[in-house]
Amino acid sequence: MKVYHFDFRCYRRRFLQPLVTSHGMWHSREGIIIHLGDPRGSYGRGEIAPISWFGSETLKQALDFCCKLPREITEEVIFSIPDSLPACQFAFESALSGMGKWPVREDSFPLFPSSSPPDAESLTYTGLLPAGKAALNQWKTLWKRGYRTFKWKIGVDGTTKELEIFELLTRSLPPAAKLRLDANAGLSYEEAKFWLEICDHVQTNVEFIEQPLPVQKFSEMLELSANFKTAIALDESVATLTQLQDCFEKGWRGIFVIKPGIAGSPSRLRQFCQQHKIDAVFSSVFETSVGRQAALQLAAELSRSNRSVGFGMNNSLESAEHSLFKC
Ligand SMILES: O=C(O)CCC(=O)c1ccccc1C(=O)O
Ligand SMILES: [Mg+2]
Repeated sequence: MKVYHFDFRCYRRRFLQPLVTSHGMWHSREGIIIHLGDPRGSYGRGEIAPISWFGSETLKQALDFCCKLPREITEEVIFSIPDSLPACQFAFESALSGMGKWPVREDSFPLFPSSSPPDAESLTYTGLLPAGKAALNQWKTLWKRGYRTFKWKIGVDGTTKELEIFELLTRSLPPAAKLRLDANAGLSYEEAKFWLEICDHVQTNVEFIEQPLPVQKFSEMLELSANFKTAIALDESVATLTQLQDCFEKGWRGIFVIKPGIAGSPSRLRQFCQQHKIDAVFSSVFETSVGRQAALQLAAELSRSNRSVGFGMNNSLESAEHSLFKC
């Protein structure tokens, strides 16, 4: 049985602009970078980047887990991390599968790579627009950088105001553009119907509305998905693999947003996606380059060719310096 030396560090980095969603404002990203090393000097790294308001464990739960682990661990330990710690499952498994793929270095705990590997070329990326009317200018900048699909947060302000902006936005977007609307569970049933109705009749290609209703309103979303042309993508409802399996069993055959960073075991996620051939859209959890690389690798394997991935906001993070500290 192989034994790995385990170590970890915390990080915290501020968003250049706070992220505004229907859940409120999000100012900084905190997480844990883990390190597994073997006696030959090979090592692998992984990232624990929880979002507890979205359905993963809290950072404190993840930290407690790391603090209680011994410094020498086996694969058995990694594959028995409980489903209640999905962000930890992702980090440890991806560190294990990345073993030996990193250059051997002297120091046992290297900092973030000075140059991160290029993002997977086989993928296309969705650009994340800021909430509110800032989106009206921002899409042009993203368009110039090559983005053709945009994601805009709704359910943040009043429906009337958002519909006004939506109208301006859809009138200015070129015909080749696609738009995703992310309500982050912030709409009422009536508002969701209203948005779907409008999207069904607008010129712009609205690819889908993401998580219009709260997680408990599964049957309503199932019904809405049957009654409108505009597709619905579940996101908060399928934050973890356990939830994803549950929604699939309950009959969801629409789009599933998958955030590998909090979904849980990547090997079980891969198996589920391949077995059921689900329509998956992969998305970031605003992780650092460590988690991003592992998540994009899964996305490249499992995305359908017509679905761009939601990893568009990397440059809104203060990315140059994110120090690691003992926690
Ligand atoms: O990185 C991206 O472009 C999209 C990621 C995104 O929107 C998101 C990131 C973290 C938490 C929740 C969400 C969401 O989709 O609601
Ligand atoms: Mg979402």
